[in-house]
Amino acid sequence: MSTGDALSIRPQHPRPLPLARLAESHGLRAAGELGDAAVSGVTLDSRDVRTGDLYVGMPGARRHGAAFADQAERSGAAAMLTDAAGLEMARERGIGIPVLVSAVHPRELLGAVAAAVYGTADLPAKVFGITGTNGKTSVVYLLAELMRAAGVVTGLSSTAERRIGDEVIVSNLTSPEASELHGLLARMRERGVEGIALEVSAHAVERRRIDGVHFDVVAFNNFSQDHLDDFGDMESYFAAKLALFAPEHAERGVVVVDTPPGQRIARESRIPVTRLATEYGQEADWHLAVTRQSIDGVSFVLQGPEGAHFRGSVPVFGRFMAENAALALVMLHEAGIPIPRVADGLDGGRIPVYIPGRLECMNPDTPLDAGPRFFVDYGHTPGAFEAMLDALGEVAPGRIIFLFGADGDRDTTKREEMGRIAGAGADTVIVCDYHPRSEPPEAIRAQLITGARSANRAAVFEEGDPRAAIRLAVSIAEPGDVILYAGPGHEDYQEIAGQILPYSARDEVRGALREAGLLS
Ligand SMILES: CC(=O)N[C@H]1[C@@H](OP(=O)(O)OP(=O)(O)OC[C@H]2O[C@@H](n3ccc(=O)[nH]c3=O)[C@H](O)[C@@H]2O)O[C@H](CO)[C@@H](O)[C@@H]1O[C@H](C)C(=O)N[C@@H](C)C(=O)N[C@H](CCC(=O)O)C(=O)O
Ligand SMILES: Nc1ncnc2c1ncn2[C@@H]1O[C@H](COP(=O)(O)OP(=O)(O)OP(=O)(O)O)[C@@H](O)[C@H]1O
Repeated sequence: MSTGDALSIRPQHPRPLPLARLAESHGLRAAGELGDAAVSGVTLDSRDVRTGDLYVGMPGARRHGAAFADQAERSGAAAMLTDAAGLEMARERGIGIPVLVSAVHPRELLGAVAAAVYGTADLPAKVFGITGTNGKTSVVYLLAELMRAAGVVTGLSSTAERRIGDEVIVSNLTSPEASELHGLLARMRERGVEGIALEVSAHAVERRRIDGVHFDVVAFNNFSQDHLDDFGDMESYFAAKLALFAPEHAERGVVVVDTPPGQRIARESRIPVTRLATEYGQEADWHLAVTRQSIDGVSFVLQGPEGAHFRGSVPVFGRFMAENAALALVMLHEAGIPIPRVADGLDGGRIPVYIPGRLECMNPDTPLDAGPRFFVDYGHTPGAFEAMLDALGEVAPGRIIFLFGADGDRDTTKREEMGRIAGAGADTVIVCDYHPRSEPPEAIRAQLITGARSANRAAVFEEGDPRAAIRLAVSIAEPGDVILYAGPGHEDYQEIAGQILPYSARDEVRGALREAGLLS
C-alpha cells in the first residue's frame, strides 16, 4: 500500500451512459426525473469525483458516504447512487443532481454498475487473478514478465503499484474497490492491453471489489495466519479465498496442492482446477523440482501433462520464488499462452523479473567476500517469515541478521509467533518499529522480543528507530552475512500516532550501505 492519494485512473475517452438505461438494467429506483442525464465515470469517494461521475454514497464501517453528497455534487458529479438512508441524507443536504436508489446495499451493485458505465463487462484481454496469504504480488509481477516474454501487452494491479504497459500508477489498496478497478480496466483496454494480472485479496472477494470482472484463470498459492483482525477466525479468512473459485468469478483455477488448505481449495472449488505440486510424491497435474539455489536466485524444472516442460531460473532466492514462477507459468498455459511461446521469449529460461521490495537485494554487486548482502522485503506474516528464513537457511553463505517490526492496530495475535520464527531461524534478530499507529511502539516491540527470546537461539537486539536499526545491522555484519529487513518492502512512509511520515527503507538501506563503503 502507498499513502499516495492520487485520483483513481479512468478511461481517457469515456462513453456517457444514460442514467435511465442504467436504472432499468440494474433495478434501481429513480428519485425524481432522470431526463437525459448520463454518467461517464463511477466513484465511491467524494474526493475522487470528476465531472460527469456517478457518485456512489454507501454506508461504510465508520460513516455513510451520502454524508459527502454535497461535496460530490460541487466536484461535478452528474448523479448519485445510494440506499434509502442515503436518499434521506441527500435530501437533507439539498442535493440537486438525480439520485438512483438501490433496495440492497449499493456495494452489491457496484461492480455491475461500474462495468456497465465503463463497458468492461467483456474484455478482449485475458484476465488472471491470484489469491493466497503470501506471494500474490510476486506472482503478479512474474505473470507480467512472462506475458511480456510471450509478446503480450500487459497490465497489472498489486499492492506495490498498478501498471499499464510501462505506465506506473500509485496503488492504495492491494485490490482496489470495484469502481476504481473497472476504471483501470477500461484504461487498459484503451491502451491495447492483452493480458491482465490482478492481485486478489480476501478482502476483495468478501467486499465484492472484483464483481463484474470475469477471470480466465484464478490461482491459489498458500494459506497461513493473517488479517484475523478483519476476519475473526481462520475459517472465515479461508472461506473468502475459496469463494474466488466459483463460476461467477472465473473459468478455471490453478492450485498449489502441497498443503491441506490447497488440497481443500482443489476439492471444494466450483470451477475446474489444475493442480501444481512442489513436494515430491504429491499427486498433481504439474510438478516443480528445484535444481539449484544460491543467494542470487533459484533454478527449477517444471513438468506437466502431454510432455509440457520448462527449465529456467528466477533472480530471487528461495524455493517459494520457483513455486511462484511455476504457478505463473501454469496459469498462462491454462489460458492458452503455452509454455513454449513464453520460453521462446526468454534467454535460456532466465526470467528477468524485478519485484519491488520483495526480497530485493540493495547491493547485488557486493562480492560475498567483501561485505554482507542486504535485502529489503515486504513479509509481515509468520508464514512469510518462515518461508524466507527457511530459504536463507539453505543459501546464506554466512550468518543471518534479521531486522523487523510489526504493524500496530492490526492482527496482534501473530506478533509472538513472528518473533519466535525470527529467533529460531536467524543468528541475530534486531527488533525495530514498523507502523506503530496508535499503539505504544515499545509494547509492540516487547511482544516481538518475547517471541524471539522464546526460541533460545538468536542474539536479540532492540532498536526502535529503524534508521538506527539498519545501521546497527550493517555495523555487526561481516562479509558473506545476509541482512534481511522484513516488513516495509516498497513502502515510502511510516505511520506513527496518526501521522504519516516519509520513510523509505530502501533509501535508508542504500544510505547506510554507502556510509559503510559497500555501495557507490
Ligand atoms: C476495512 C476496509 O476495508 N475499509 C475500507 C472502507 O472504509 P470504511 O468502510 O471505513 O469507509 P468509511 O470511512 O466509513 O467511509 C464511508 C464511505 O464514505 C466515503 N467517503 C469518506 C470520506 C470522504 O471524505 N469522502 C467520502 O466519499 C468513503 O469512500 C466510503 O465509501 O471503504 C474505503 C473506501 O473504499 C476503503 O478505502 C477502506 O479500506 C481501508 C483503507 C483499508 O485499509 N482496507 C484494508 C483492510 C484492505 O482492504 N486490505 C486488503 C488486504 C491487503 C493484504 O492482503 O495485505 C486490500 O485489498 O488492500
Ligand atoms: N510463495 C510464497 N510462499 C511463502 N512466502 C512467500 C511466497 N512468495 C513470497 N513470499 C514472502 O512473502 C512476502 C510478501 O510477498 P508478496 O508481497 O508477493 O505477497 P502478497 O501476498 O502480495 O502480500 P500482500 O497482499 O500483503 O501484499 C515476500 O516478500 C516473501 O517474503
